Amino acid sequence: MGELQTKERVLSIQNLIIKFKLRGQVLTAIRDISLDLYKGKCLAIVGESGSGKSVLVKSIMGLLDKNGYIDQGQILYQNMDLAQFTTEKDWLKIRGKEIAMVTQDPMTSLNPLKTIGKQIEECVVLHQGLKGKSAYEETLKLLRDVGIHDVEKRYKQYPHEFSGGMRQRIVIAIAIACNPKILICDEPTTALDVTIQAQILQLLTNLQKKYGLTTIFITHDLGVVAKVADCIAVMYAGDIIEVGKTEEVFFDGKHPYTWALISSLPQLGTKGDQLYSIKGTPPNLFKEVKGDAFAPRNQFALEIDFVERPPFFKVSETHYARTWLLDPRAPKVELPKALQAFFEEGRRLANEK
Ligand SMILES: Nc1ncnc2c1ncn2[C@@H]1O[C@H](COP(=O)(O)OP(=O)(O)OP(=O)(O)O)[C@@H](O)[C@H]1O
Repeated sequence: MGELQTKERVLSIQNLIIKFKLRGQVLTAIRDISLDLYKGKCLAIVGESGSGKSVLVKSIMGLLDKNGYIDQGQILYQNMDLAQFTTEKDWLKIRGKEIAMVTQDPMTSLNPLKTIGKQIEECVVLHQGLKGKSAYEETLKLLRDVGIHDVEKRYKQYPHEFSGGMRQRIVIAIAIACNPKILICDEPTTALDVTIQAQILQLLTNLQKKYGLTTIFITHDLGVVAKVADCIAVMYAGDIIEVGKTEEVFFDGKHPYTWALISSLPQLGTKGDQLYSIKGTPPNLFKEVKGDAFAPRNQFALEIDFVERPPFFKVSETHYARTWLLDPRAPKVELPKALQAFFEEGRRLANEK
């Protein structure tokens, strides 16, 4: 992908299909996804609940629920195909060490019976090979790096002595202590209040730069994405329907589902215009999805949308969207006014930069 292609590709997902067996039926949660991750960049995966964001990242870490399996495809990482891994022993070479994850609820990742200092230090010893005083010093440095003050005192405290935002900082410190190449953040700020959310996002951005981390940021909140991501992948019903640089998707989105997501941003709500709202529900993933999965909810749907899955149309070297509206034969559609104004304003600001 042009400019991005010159960057080093850290992980490459190819034609991935993931299924779950449930009560004698099969649900297809990921439907033939391909996606590349570039070194030092932050990729945000956005989409509504149930679109497959968590399943996708869990498959990269070997954390799929027991009834789930990779039906087809590859997850290429450092000359390995993670999709072929079958044993926990295989995954232990990757999980934490190469690819680490920060989730929504920090308490699930912390041991309530151990001081937070010890928990971070264990990772420093195991993954960085440090011992004694140098491991201790490195732990204090990590605590400072994630914005915790009074580190000698805090080292000796237990998780319950910290606020939700502080606990999330500690989980991030543990993740970084393992020196991972890729950090996956699965809705890391959803449970926090707005000011703390902003601080954690800022912290993640700073750490990404400082450690040259490659990050995947999962969220259903497109507003969060603009602040942290270099690239955005939009997911709908187990498929990626649009991918591009943040400003390309945000200010020049091409898929009607992307438009719907952007239209639901509070910034557009204040314009007092008739908003383009998404009616209906996503398709039943137990059944085969025909055509563009969004078609039944899409006011701009064409006949072909109900029949054939759209290919990825190229918008720019870095921007691709799966919508028949990009076919040269498709009719021109008029965007809702509020959305049009949002796009124009965004592009104007981007040009001024
Ligand atoms: N263990 C499981 N068994 C059966 N179906 C599952 C299982 N885990 C996930 N799914 C299904 O896979 C689909 C994708 O779920 P996933 O959790 O990845 O969505 P998501 O986009 O992360 O949503 P959210 O934002 O709510 O976390 C959903 O239809 C979900 O019901």
